[in-house]
Amino acid sequence: MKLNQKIAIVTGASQGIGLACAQRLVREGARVMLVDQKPEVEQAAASLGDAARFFRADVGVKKEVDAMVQATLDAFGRIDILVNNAGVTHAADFLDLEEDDFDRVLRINLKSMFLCSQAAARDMVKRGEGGCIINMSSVNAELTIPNQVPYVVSKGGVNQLTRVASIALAHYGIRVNAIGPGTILTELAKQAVLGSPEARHTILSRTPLGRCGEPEEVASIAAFLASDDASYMTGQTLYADGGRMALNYTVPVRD
Ligand SMILES: NC(=O)C1=CN([C@@H]2O[C@H](COP(=O)(O)OP(=O)(O)OC[C@H]3O[C@@H](n4cnc5c(N)ncnc54)[C@H](OP(=O)(O)O)[C@@H]3O)[C@@H](O)[C@H]2O)C=CC1
Ligand SMILES: C[C@H](O)[C@@H]1OC(=O)[C@H](O)[C@@H]1O
Repeated sequence: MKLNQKIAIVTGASQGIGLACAQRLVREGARVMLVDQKPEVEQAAASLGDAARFFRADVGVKKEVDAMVQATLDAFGRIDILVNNAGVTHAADFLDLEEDDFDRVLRINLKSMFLCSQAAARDMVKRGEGGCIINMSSVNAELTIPNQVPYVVSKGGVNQLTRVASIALAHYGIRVNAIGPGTILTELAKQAVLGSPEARHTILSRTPLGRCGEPEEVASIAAFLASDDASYMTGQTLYADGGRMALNYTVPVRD
């Protein structure tokens, strides 16, 4: 139990990677505030028992982020760990992409992580006992999907936000790292890139381990980064993508 009595916030925690992170942090002894914009977050928290609470918020809105932090302090008295996980995508060709769709993805995927990090870090600094922030980036911070412009742009920004926040907060003992998953079997990926056998084949043909990842395989990295086992790590993005996709190289797909 590496996180005994630590208090964590996990955003986008109703499902997918966020729920897997909340489940793993609870297993490691943490108490967790599950945050999501939709009502299913209540059921997700209930499934984790007394170690979990829930709060509904759009994490791209400062007023709601501030309320989320206050609700966590009211419920648990402190914040030790923040997992910035909430994210969305929007598919459109570059020439057709609407400004509002670009703005929405950047607000949710990038600005939210700044807002949540700033609000949580202010409490951590006040308490003077350090803390840990984990941002959910993506392999697409470095690779690209042509019809997912705001998504790949937002994830590149997440890597830089991770670096700049790690420098700004190091003095206070607050570590800031990111995780860059590859294609993980969740609703987001099923809608965005696994919608057809051809799309799945394309992704697997450039994934040396030959399979998509499971949310739990990302959650285990979050548990590591949140623990003292990562006490000398900050400003880093750890990729869990089944192997780095090499140009002009494919692997036999094992169906
Ligand atoms: N799955 C994958 O292949 C990969 C995912 N990632 C990243 O991992 C993170 C989680 O992805 P994944 O679990 O797949 O996604 P899911 O869509 O399965 O889960 C994301 C959750 O976040 C919620 N959410 C969306 N917008 C907001 C908001 N403004 N405020 C609060 N909650 C919100 C979603 O609600 P709603 O359903 O209403 O949108 C949903 O419950 C994302 O940041 C994603 O970019 C990175 C690499 C790979
Ligand atoms: C939405 C993306 O397409 C999805 O999330 C990621 O970052 C993965 O690379 C998947 O492609």
